[in-house]
Amino acid sequence: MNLLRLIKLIGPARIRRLLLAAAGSALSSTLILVIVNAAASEIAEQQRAGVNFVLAGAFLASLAAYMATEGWMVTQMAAYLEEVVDTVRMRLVDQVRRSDLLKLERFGQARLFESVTQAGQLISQNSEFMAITLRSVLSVIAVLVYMAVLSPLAFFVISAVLVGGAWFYVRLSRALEEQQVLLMAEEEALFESVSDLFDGFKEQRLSSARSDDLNRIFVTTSDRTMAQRGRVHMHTWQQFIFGEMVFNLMLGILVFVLPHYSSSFSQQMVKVAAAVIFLSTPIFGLMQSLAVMTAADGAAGRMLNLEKDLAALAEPGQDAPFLDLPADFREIRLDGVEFTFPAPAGEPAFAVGPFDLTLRRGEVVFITGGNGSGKSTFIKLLTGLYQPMRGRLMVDDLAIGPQRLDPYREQMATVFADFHLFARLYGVPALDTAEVDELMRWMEMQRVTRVDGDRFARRDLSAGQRKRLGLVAALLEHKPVLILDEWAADQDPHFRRKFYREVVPALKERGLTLIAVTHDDQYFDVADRRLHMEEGRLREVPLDTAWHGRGVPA
Ligand SMILES: Nc1ncnc2c1ncn2[C@@H]1O[C@H](COP(=O)(O)OP(=O)(O)OP(=O)(O)O)[C@@H](O)[C@H]1O
Repeated sequence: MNLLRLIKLIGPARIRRLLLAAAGSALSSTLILVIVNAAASEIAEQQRAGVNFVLAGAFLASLAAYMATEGWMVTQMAAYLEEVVDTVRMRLVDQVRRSDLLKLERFGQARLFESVTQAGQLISQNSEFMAITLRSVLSVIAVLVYMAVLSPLAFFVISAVLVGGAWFYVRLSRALEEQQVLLMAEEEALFESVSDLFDGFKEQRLSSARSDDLNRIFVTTSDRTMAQRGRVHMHTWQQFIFGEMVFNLMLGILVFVLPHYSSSFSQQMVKVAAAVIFLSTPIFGLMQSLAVMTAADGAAGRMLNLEKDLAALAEPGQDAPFLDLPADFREIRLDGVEFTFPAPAGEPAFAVGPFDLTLRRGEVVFITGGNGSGKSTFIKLLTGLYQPMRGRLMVDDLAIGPQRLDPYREQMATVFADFHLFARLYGVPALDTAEVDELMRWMEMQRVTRVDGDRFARRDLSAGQRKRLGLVAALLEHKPVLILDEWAADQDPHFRRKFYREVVPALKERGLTLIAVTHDDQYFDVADRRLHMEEGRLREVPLDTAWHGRGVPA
């Protein structure tokens, strides 16, 4: 069971304490039954006229012990599990942080997201049920021991009915699980059509045919989900009713069958019947918590298995100590760098390179090329985010192996084509407010938003404005190399001009090495060099070569 794997992480000492508390709770609740039975038989046999204060005192003491141990166990179990879930979640996030980009891209986000957010939540929310399960199992054992003392015959018969009932109950649970899996698939399809509606709201509003089609799919999916949910309800109730039936069956056996097989049983019948009724609390508790825990068990499995799968995404050589790079390096060189995307069998794979190229410090280099020619792939190789399959990256005379990869990446600030505007200015420890204000004014963003502490006050901005904030954040990093992927594509003509005629020259003036992917041929003269990409190959072209966005420059 996955939950047991998770609980093991709590540690042996804490597990021992939890088991002790659960045993205390189960024992004290069984003592309540024993005391009530003893007091009841005293009254039935008219041995005492008044209250038996010893039994009443023992009753109150057991009640207090039960409340104390149960309360402690449930809260501690919740706290320990919260800690364990938190630890696993932190380990997952840490593994993601240090993953290889290409492997992570292929792995996809959905599983990561679910495990880091929802799965952990599901386990935390159900922690009290795990405590209830533990206590219930021990309570059932304690009551059965008490029953064995009262009547060995009743003990064997009731135990046999319980074992048979549990076996059949587990089979019903499996059937229920299968139905729940089918329900999840239906709900996913329903979710997809709802998100289609929200994400494509504008498009469906503009076309009644599209809107009707979308609605038709939604109605069909919704009907199927409703029918499947009905089947899940039916199985849930079958299971519940079966549980009740087993209970009533046990009472029936006690009253109608056992007296015929043992003459002495009749004297103990009332006490045994009370014990069976008393069993209902832990057994129904178990039934209820097992139903909930199936989902929590699945969530624990997903979290723990993800850890193993993420280990395969790790970038090699991350554990070795880093080797520094000289702060005053003169050039970055690509020596025969080649890279091919993995492709399914029979499918053509996209390959880039070999790249043999030197980028000198302080240069402004523009990279041009058609859609899909490999510019972004080249940028990922240049930034060390993709690893060359052949050839190597060099900084001056130093090869960038695994131990220099992180220090190498540290040299670069980027605004990718699909860049993410972070909620905070992460990685900029001491913000110079004068510099921030100056950059915001330079990007003409001072009237749109401001930097509040270490975050932009607003992020609900247009694509061009977000890119400007991305550039502010990149410049605040003070890295020697700035890489921009189609940064100016979202800018209006005024700011595009300002970017090429004012910002780029000023950045060059500051000594920054600027590598920019661009299609803006009227500003090519701003660059020191221009490299053109075609079908994964780069070649240097003169700056005055015209290019109109298609094919080889003329
Ligand atoms: N993660 C990936 N897995 C497989 N193939 C990929 C992946 N990313 C890109 N490709 C393929 O690599 C090729 C080049 O993509 P790339 O994004 O480098 O082009 P680009 O020149 O930047 O294009 P654009 O100007 O449209 O942004 C494309 O044919 C694309 O299908």
